[in-house]
Amino acid sequence: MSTPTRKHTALPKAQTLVEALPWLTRHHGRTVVIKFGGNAMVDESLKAAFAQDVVFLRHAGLRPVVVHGGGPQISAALDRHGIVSEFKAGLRVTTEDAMDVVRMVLAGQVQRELVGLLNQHGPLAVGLTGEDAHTITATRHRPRIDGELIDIGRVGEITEIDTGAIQALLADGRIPVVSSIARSEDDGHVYNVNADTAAAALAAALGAETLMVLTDVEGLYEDWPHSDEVISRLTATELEKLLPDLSSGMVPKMEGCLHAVRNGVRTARVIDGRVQHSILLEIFTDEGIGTMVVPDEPDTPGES
Ligand SMILES: Nc1ncnc2c1ncn2[C@@H]1O[C@H](COP(=O)(O)OP(=O)(O)O)[C@@H](O)[C@H]1O
Ligand SMILES: CC(=O)N[C@@H](CCC(=O)OP(=O)(O)O)C(=O)O
Repeated sequence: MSTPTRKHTALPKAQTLVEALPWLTRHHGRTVVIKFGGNAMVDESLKAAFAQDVVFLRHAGLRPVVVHGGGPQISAALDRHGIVSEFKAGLRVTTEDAMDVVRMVLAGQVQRELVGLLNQHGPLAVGLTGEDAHTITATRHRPRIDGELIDIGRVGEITEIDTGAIQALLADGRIPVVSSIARSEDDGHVYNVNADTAAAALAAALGAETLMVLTDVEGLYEDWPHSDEVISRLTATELEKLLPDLSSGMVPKMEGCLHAVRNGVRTARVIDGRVQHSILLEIFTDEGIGTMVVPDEPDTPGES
């Protein structure tokens, strides 16, 4: 006699979980560095959904590390202090006074808020800046514009990463939340570092599986601002060729992705942080959403 089978209403949910199994198996125990951009952080419900996704990854057996930005929040605070925001080569010109505000906003406001949202789900998140335990060390960055080296103040170029504190937190099951401020190797003070650059350097130094950069566009547009055709996948060499034509905020993002995949990170992705649960969507969509950068294919035997 055959056993009657009951129709369980929760079956689609079980199927959804099972669909995620290959991704979760592949990523189990792996480190994922997630950069949350300031422009994607302006909506309360998006921030709460971001925290849920990160905690989900942690409970699913991954080791997420969050690096956050805060460009718009810094600009608003500088404005309140009567300091005009100016960007050169995509980086904020940071005077000594502005540096105090940058540090206050990133470490005292944005980071605290993210730590609070993550910790609504348990004692998981611990905030730190690159200053802590020498996590990020930098020297004064002088970008070149039209062939000339220019001074943009207290903006740092990363010279060294010490992953000790982050590794200890990960080993303890915590979620590190890192603000992009570096200790200075030139003097006793600190430097302002672009958060995409910091996330990429940390991903490489941690030997992360994936770098996910959440921003306020769908990905890398092929012909921005004239079309909204997103490049879904490109290799390191293909990206390198595109870099000179990129503008504004995309420059540090894509340079960061290139650095990551050239230094051991398996994939670097730019995804739309304005979409609710964009991190989980990455898991449940085979091809992923946004733009994925992969290392160059190793030479096939017989090919030059
Ligand atoms: N090729 C491109 N594709 C997509 N966005 C681009 C491109 N070139 C420049 N951008 C600009 O880069 C911005 C994202 O960088 P940014 O403002 O620094 O974001 P975040 O705060 O997330 O770091 C987009 O909103 C867009 O205006
Ligand atoms: C040197 C430099 O430009 N630092 C950035 C740091 C914050 C950041 O990168 O925030 P987003 O990721 O939101 O752009 C700044 O001062 O705006």
